[in-house]
Amino acid sequence: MLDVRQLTTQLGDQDFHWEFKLAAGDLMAIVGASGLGKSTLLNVLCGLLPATAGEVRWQGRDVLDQPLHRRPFGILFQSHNLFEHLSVEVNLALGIHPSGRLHEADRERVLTAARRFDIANLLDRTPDRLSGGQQQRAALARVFLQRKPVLLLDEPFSSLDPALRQEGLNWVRDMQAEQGSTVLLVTHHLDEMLPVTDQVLLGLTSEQWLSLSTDEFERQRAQGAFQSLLGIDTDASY
Ligand SMILES: Nc1ncnc2c1ncn2[C@@H]1O[C@H](COP(=O)(O)OP(=O)(O)OP(=O)(O)O)[C@@H](O)[C@H]1O
Repeated sequence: MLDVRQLTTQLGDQDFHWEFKLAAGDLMAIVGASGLGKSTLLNVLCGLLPATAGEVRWQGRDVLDQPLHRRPFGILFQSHNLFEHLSVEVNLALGIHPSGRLHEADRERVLTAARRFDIANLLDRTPDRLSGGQQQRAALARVFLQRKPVLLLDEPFSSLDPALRQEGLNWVRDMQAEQGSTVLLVTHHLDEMLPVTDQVLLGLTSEQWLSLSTDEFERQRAQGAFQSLLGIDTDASY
């Protein structure tokens, strides 16, 4: 269980406040208007931004006092996940060891992950010679190798076309199935996500977030709720 209690931070003169629980192995979509703090939440969880108050418990243990590398989170951004001057192979190796230098057994793991994400023929290339979809697959493969139990995905497929977005989502689903990953995913394409989403975290303001099961969210939306909040976010025409 990921248990976020009265988690608070401040950026400039804007206050943020989040509170929700997410069962281990579940997928939560994070939605809401631009600027409410969806990315900020992920950044505070993984330690890229400091919390000013509150608790984040994973499997009962508070993680906010832990250094970044010990936290249970693997993070994936919309772009710039890979080191541009390093080969895909070394980028993946960094998921296993911070130096990127590997023993033979680790090398085998990198190759297995590369095959898994269908990029085994691209290991020698630098990221600038990969398509957008291939770059995100390589970045996912690195997160896969990190074996972190909770994945924080910040619009990881937004820059891709709908078919590749669906493919990216399928890779995430596979990771969930194979590693039991718990997933928090910021999206502007909620309707694409809902079939695989267990829970929705909907920003009303930066200090007020609604946490609903997907069934409850759909029930309330069918009755006309959330329209002004979601606006074009749920529009299927992109
Ligand atoms: N490091 C920072 N320092 C100061 N302000 C920041 C920082 N990061 C984000 N902000 C501000 O915090 C607010 C929330 O930003 P955030 O990126 O979390 O929003 P978001 O909900 O993810 O928006 P979007 O959907 O546009 O990506 C914005 O007003 C943004 O300008």
